Amino acid sequence: MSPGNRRRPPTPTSPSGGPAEPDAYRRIDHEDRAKGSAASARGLTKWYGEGETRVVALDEVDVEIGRGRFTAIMGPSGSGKSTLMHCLAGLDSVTFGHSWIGDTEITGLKDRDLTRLRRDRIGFIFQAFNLLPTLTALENITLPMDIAGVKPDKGWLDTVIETVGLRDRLKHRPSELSGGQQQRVACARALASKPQIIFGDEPTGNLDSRSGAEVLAFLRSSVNDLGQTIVMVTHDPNAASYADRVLFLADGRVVDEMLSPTSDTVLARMQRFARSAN
Ligand SMILES: Nc1ncnc2c1ncn2[C@@H]1O[C@H](COP(=O)(O)OP(=O)(O)OP(=O)(O)O)[C@@H](O)[C@H]1O
Repeated sequence: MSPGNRRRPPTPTSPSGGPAEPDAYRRIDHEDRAKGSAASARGLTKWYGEGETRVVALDEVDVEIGRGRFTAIMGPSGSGKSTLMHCLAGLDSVTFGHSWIGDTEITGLKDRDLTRLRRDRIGFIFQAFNLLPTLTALENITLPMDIAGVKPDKGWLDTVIETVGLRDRLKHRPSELSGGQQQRVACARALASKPQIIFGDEPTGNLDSRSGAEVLAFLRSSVNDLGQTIVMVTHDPNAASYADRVLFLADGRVVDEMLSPTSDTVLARMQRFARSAN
């Protein structure tokens, strides 16, 4: 049976408990960001479909994402990488289990509170840059805050723009920028509101290797220099080598992890998994 298509009978586990107090996260001391987990999950389970066609995309995953760390999620196609990211980020509902952003349990939050939590505390970078073509680079960077009616912190914005290395391109529209520059604008947009955590789903998947390296170097420096927490789904051992830690998924479970990865060690581990799956 192919990965992710395993079926199993319903378990008696109950869905997540009651919703966390909606405004609880506002009271979390931001000094605390240096400690504990930026995101975590316990028994995270995601089924798609029902009965005979049920797909178990995540199978009781326990995970901790360290603050101020760059974590890569790897695994074969269909192993559940995107589903894990989406469930951790509150973009998708879970079937069973619990997940937290910082100290706030997001499983069980009402839609409105979840939307606000995503807006206030999470940044996203997707494979498609998702920039608005009629806006300049700077306008794209500040758009989410403009929509939320939040005034950007000028000092922070300046730091992000410096780190992203696009100061001389801020008045350009996306069509006047290279793919790598567009993705760096998308990275700056994700960072601008000081999110507690950034989730990237194959952020370099659409880029040539040089542009991909630019974006990865930027993500790395945002962790080193700005203390950002990043979780990135990738297929690419070289991209994973920019991370502090790699989580390996197979069949909807975390099956291994690696600290201080290099392209060669990640590739060797992936090859070993592929051999043992055959
Ligand atoms: N909306 C959906 N409906 C039904 N099944 C789904 C849905 N989304 C994902 N799946 C299934 O869940 C499993 C995990 O999918 P997921 O996209 O998380 O894997 P992945 O590791 O990110 O794969 P890839 O590397 O190919 O993007 C797969 O078997 C997939 O077919």
